[in-house]
Amino acid sequence: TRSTRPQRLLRAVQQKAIKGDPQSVISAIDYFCRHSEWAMNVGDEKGSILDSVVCEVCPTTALELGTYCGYSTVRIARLLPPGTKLITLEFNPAFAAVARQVIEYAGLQNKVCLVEGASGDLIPKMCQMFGIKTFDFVFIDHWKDRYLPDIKLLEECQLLRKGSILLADNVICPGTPEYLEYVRNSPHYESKYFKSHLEYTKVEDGLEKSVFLG
Ligand SMILES: O=C(NC/C=C/[C@H]1OC[C@H](O)[C@@H]1O)c1cc([N+](=O)[O-])cc(O)c1O
Ligand SMILES: [Mg+2]
Repeated sequence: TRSTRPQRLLRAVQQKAIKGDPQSVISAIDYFCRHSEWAMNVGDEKGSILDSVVCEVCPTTALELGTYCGYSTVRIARLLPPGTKLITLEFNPAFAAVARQVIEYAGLQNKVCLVEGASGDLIPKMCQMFGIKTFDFVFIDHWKDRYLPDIKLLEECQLLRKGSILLADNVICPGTPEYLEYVRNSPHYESKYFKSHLEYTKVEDGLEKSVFLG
């Protein structure tokens, strides 16, 4: 049977990137998506904004919702100091299988914990599974209709603290209107929009950075 797009993306990494070199894995995926097949990675333009926020926050605990092929997982994990862990949640087993290989190819498997399952089921288990009290940083890039319910769940599970940073992809395209309305109007968040473009295109999109105020 025909290979899947994530499998072809992984093959491009294995053929073009240097094992153990995260930047070459990132570049190989961006090249594949620009010149062979578009894929829903956060991409290089929004990825640079992601990098700058991660460097500013210097998180000791970080969570990613929606791993897909592991592109943003590699972007985040490559910036984390030793001893810190990025937990990434992925619902789709086929995506998770590819992501594990991409993360390993980048040599970042010791900084990443990929958990397969639905974010709505896994978020309440973060404390018991990892002993995590609160997350310093959360990158949100999974199903767009799950953004709002899942941050409300993070609040309910007391997994956010004063100063926790949420960074959400695709707030314009495909769009997350209910999420945007909530973080921009809630007294519990201070929100800021970073205008950019949908990965590998000229279509407008952007990232919303929201600080939890407690
Ligand atoms: O659906 C998107 N992301 C959510 C991914 C959903 C699927 O991957 C993770 C989840 O388990 C599900 O199987 C998306 C879609 C577009 N797009 O242009 O359609 C662009 C993006 O950056 C996106 O993150
Ligand atoms: Mg996205």
